[in-house]
Formats: sequence, C-alpha cells, structure tokens
Amino acid sequence: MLIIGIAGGTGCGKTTVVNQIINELPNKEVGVISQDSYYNDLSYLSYEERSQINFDHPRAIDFELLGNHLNELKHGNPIHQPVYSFVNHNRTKDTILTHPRKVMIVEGILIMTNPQIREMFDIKIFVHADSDERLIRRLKRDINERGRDLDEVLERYQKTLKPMHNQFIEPTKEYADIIIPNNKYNTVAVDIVRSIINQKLA
Ligand SMILES: Nc1ncnc2c1ncn2[C@@H]1O[C@H](COP(=O)(O)OP(=O)(O)O)[C@@H](O)[C@H]1O
Ligand SMILES: O=c1ccn([C@@H]2O[C@H](COP(=O)(O)O)[C@@H](O)[C@H]2O)c(=O)[nH]1
Repeated sequence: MLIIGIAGGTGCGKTTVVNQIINELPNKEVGVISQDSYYNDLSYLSYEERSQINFDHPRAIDFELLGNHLNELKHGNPIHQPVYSFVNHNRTKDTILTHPRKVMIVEGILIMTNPQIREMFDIKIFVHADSDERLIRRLKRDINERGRDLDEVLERYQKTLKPMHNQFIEPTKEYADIIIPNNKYNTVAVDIVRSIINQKLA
C-alpha cells in the first residue's frame, strides 16, 4: 500500500486537490481518509462548550485512532471511519466502512505535526496558498457550507486559525517531498501526482 499525506492550511485547497487527483483514477484502487473524521469525540460537551474548542491545535485530533486505522488498512483490514459534522462541531453516530486500497490518501491541516503519523506516509505533499487567499476561501466555504457567519469566522481566524497555522501547520512544510502552489488551480501538479499514483497501480 502506498500512503500519501496531503497537508496545508485551511482553505489551501487540499480537498479540491484530492478530488482532482482521484478523478479519473479507478475508485477501487485509491481511497481517501480525512483528518476531519478524527476530531476528538466531544459528545460529553454542550454545543456552546464545543464551539469554544481550538480545532486548529494538534491536541484536537485523535491521532491514536487515526494511527490504528492506518495500521489496520496496511494489514489489509477494513475500518469504520468516523463521520464528522462541522455544523455540530462533533462526530456523528455514523461511520463509513473504508476498505484498504493500493493507494490511500490522507488529508488534513495537522496530519504532518504528529511524528508517528508522518512516518507512515510514503509521499508527503504540502499544498500552499497565500493566507489572504485562504481566508477568503474559508469565509465563503464556512458561510455557505458549514453554517457560520462572517463575525464567527473572522474571530476564529484571529484568535486561533492564524496563530495555530503559524505555530503548527506552516512548519510542517519542511517535511514535504512536494509543495503544490495553489493560489490558482494547478493542473500540472495534479497531473504529476496522478502519474506517480498510476506508476504504483501499473
Ligand atoms: N485553486 C483554487 N482556486 C480558487 N478556489 C479554490 C482553489 N482550490 C480550492 N478552492 C475553493 O476554496 C474552498 C476551500 O477549498 P478546500 O479544497 O475545501 O480547502 P481545504 O480542504 O484545504 O480546506 C472551496 O470552496 C474550493 O472550491
Ligand atoms: O468542529 C469543527 C472542527 C474544525 N473546524 C475547522 O475546520 C478546519 C479544518 O478543515 P479544512 O477542511 O482543512 O479547512 C480547521 O481550521 C478548524 O478551524 C471547525 O470550524 N469546526
């Protein structure tokens, strides 16, 4: 199994790049794991308490479960990937049965901050977009898709997103084998990653 880690700040375009990569690849051969599925289970907190959580700090992620799941997949076993609700700031009761594939892509803002998880990646990719571009995309996405309003996104950006990005996420760029510039759609970089995957599948 080839495991590809794709990191980068919120709004840099990780999900979009992953979708572009897997588009046109046989879906029985390539699987995706999202770090967002592994936010800690916060069911013991009220909605108000959950909304105060710093979701951009590595301790917000259940890396133990993510590591166990990646190991299971490596050993050929299926896993039950949790499903996360951004609207409720919590895991749902649902899971997705995820089967091992020849290539597994793991994407998320913090996946390269954890040494054990980082070591599991055969290829490490960092998607870069400038912070103003990321903020604009985040604003649009969170208002349209994640039930947030302008003030909420901007307050979170100033209080946690920006400092956490600088402290934890941006430094992981140094671990990357490939950095994808993504201020604009980057079809060349996507084609290169897809051809690496195709070599593995051949
Ligand atoms: N290169 C790009 N140019 C313009 N908009 C983009 C680009 N990549 C992604 N987007 C848009 O930005 C938003 C955030 O992208 P997404 O892939 O969800 O980022 P991430 O997963 O890194 O948080 C989405 O609405 C997406 O359509
Ligand atoms: O309950 C939550 C959990 C996370 N977030 C924010 O999501 C982003 C990470 O997702 P991307 O798709 O990579 O942008 C992170 O910056 C958290 O602040 C949230 O808003 N609510």
